This record gives sequence, structure tokens and C-alpha cells, in this order.
Amino acid sequence: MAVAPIEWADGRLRLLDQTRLPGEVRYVEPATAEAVWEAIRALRVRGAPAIGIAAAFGLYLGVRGSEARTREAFLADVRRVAEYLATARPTAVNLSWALRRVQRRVEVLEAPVDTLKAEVLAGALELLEEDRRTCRDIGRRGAPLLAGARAVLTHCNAGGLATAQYGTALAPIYHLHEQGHTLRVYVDETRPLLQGARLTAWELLQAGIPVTLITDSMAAVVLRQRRVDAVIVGADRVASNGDTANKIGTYGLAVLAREHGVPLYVALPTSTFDFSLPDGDRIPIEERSPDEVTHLAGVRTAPEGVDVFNPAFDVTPAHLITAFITEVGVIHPPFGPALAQLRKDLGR
Ligand SMILES: CSC[C@H]1O[C@H](OP(=O)(O)O)[C@H](O)[C@@H]1O
Repeated sequence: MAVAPIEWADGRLRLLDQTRLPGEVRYVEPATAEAVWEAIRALRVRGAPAIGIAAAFGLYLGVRGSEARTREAFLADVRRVAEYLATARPTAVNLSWALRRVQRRVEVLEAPVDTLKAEVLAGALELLEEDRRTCRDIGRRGAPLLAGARAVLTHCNAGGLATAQYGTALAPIYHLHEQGHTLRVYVDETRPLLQGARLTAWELLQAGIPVTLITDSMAAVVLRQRRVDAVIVGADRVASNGDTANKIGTYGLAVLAREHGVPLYVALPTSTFDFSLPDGDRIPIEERSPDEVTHLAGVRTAPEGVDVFNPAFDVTPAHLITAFITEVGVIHPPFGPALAQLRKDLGR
């Protein structure tokens, strides 16, 4: 994935404005925590890992001008800005996880304020670099599961645009492509914001990978006709029992995949596991503006005054998931014990 959605250069944050894709490759340069909050909320930068990384840089932008004279006063600034940035979107746990990781990095240091400021930036840069490695490891770990496949189906965008680079669900596909084994990828357009049509189709074609774009309602026929050998998606938050929050429509796809005997893989970094939740019932689901459903590209497609329900995510029960593909390995059922062991291994 050549295009990197997040860059830090010469003291400036550059975000690929994904609301402009596929028609326009344009970067925005948010210079404040507030501008980063807006970029996350408006999905200029989006995808669980990517919004965590962007927020970490937003945290630095929010505290680099702090006039705190003491360590305690500066840490209070860090806490305040981190809590603000965490409100941008509720579902992807990576947002709060990334902010907490940078916060903890400076809270353990006894150092002058200027040093602490530099450490906030170092924490953001470390997340960016680490995610690049994590995605490639997900690709390497997941590739054997797809090696025999002719084609796969994916939903939304869990590619390089949703991460530092390379992606999660698309990572095994990129890895196989680099090894000379190119799969066809069926891509759900993913209503209402069309991350599949606008982003996944765009980035896969950029990488030279064949794409068949379908509407979300066509997935059932694609599965019934055995046009794909697997479904692979990303995740925004996974509970301790394996219940998985992902883009709206994933749950329906999981039911269809089970009905037709097609495996459903969830590809994610271990930072997406939320071990504080026993199951998916308490995963916060973001509800977004009705305009996203009543309008398409700014054109009204539904009557004025119609009621709208617009959850941006749904929760797929763990029993519908074949395996989780992470940077540390593939996790098979029973997920409860396996994820409890992962939590121990991670020291979380
Ligand atoms: C690699 S995480 C990608 C994940 O995030 C997407 O949501 P959004 O586009 O609203 O940020 C979707 O759930 C993807 O699976």
C-alpha cells in the first residue's frame, strides 16, 4: 500500500483526507488537538489503528505549547487533552488505547517539561512505526489461511488506509500478492459511507489487485454461488469472549458466511482486544448523523423528515467467527480460554 494515510514531517502532521477519495488525493495538516478531533470525527482519518495513531499526534499538538512550569501541571495538561481526543469516536478501542499508552509513557518519567513534551511525540512516532510492523506481521500470519483461496470477500476498509500502512484484513492479501499469489477481492460497497467502494476498491487497484465491487445486498448471492472461499474483515473492538464490533453490516455477513459454510476471519492488532469487557453487549456503538443515510454525495435520496437509525458498527457474536488473525498468531476457538491466555501473554 504505497499511500500512507498518516505522515509526520518537519513538525507537521499530514493526514490523507479520506472523505475526498477516490476522486482526489489531498492531505490536510491539522495543527491543533481540536483539528485532529474533527478529522477523526469526520472520518478524514479513519480505521481503528489509524485513529489511535492520529490521536497520539493530536495529543502532542495539544500539549507542545503547554506553559506548564512543573511536571505535575504538564501531566494534567496531557490528561485533559487525551480525555478530549478520546471523545472523537466511541467504538474503536484503539483510540483510547493509543492515548493511554502515550500518557503512561510520560507519567512514569521524572523529567523536565521539555523532555516530557519530546516523549509525547516519541510515543506517537513509536505507535506509527510499530503499526507498520504489526500490519506486516498480520499479513504474514494470515497468508496461510488464504493461500488456497481463489477469491475472498471483505467489508468496509481494513486496509492500509485504516492503519499506518498495509492494513489488517487486506494485509494477508497484500502479503500473498507480494509472493506472486494474487487473489480476487470481492468488496462490499459498505453503505452508508461507502468505505468499500471509495477506499478498499481504490487501494487494491492501486496495488494491482483485481477487485469485484458489489453492493452490500449482493453478498448473499456471492456466497451462495461460492464465488469466494473466505470472508475477511477488520475489527474496532473485541471483547474477552471474542464478540467483535466492526463496521455495520459485518454481523449480517457473518450470518451469511455461516449459512453457506464459508470461513469468516477477523484480522486485527492485539491492541483491538478490550479485555475489560466480558462480552460484546457493552461495546459502545457509535450512532452517526441521519444525513449519512438520507443523502448520497450530498444529494438527498430520502424524503425530508424521515426517521433514521444509523449505527456505524454492529457486533458479531464470537460463535460466527472462524479465527482471529493477529500479529502474534492466529487464534482459534474456544476464544474465551485462548483470549485469556493472550491477555496473560500480553501482560494486560
Ligand atoms: C483496521 S480497523 C478498520 C475498521 O474501521 C472501520 O470503521 P470506520 O471506517 O468507521 O473507521 C471499519 O469498522 C473497519 O473494519
